[in-house]
Amino acid sequence: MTNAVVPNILLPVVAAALVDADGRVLLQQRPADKSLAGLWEFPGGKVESGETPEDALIRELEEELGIAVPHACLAPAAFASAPLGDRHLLLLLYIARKWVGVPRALEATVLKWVRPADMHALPMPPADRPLIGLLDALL
Ligand SMILES: Nc1nc2c([nH]c(=O)n2[C@@H]2O[C@H](COP(=O)(O)OP(=O)(O)OP(=O)(O)O)[C@@H](O)[C@H]2O)c(=O)[nH]1
Repeated sequence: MTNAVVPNILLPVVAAALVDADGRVLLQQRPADKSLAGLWEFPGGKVESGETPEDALIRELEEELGIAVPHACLAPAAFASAPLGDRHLLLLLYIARKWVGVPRALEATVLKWVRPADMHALPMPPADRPLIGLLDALL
């Protein structure tokens, strides 16, 4: 057996289903200048080197929405695994029901509160499709 260096093809991404009192989930629309432009996604982003998934998600939610989510309010919920370009996306989805502040679209085009059952009709990244039913069952 050789010790060849295996390229890291896994792309770890964290995302949040922020759930309001009516059981709706916050989605954001990806801007025109990004990959998968115009698609509706869960707020979140890539886990940077040296970060835990939870630290990365707390940072992304602050950058993208201007809200503070306490670590204890992030509940692991589901994951998705799908090819993404020359890498392989591993998307970790957390549920949060409590946060501080009012979410604003600081990076996305627009925000929208959506029931899981209504997400089937929205254009979302292919990796997110299996998460819709899982979310519907969990909420
Ligand atoms: N935040 C988020 N990212 C998702 C979702 N589904 C999905 O495939 N992704 C992918 O996961 C990656 C997240 O990266 P990012 O949000 O930090 O970075 P980015 O938009 O600048 O990505 P880019 O470099 O592809 O343009 C993107 O490639 C994005 O397309 C989702 O529901 N939420």
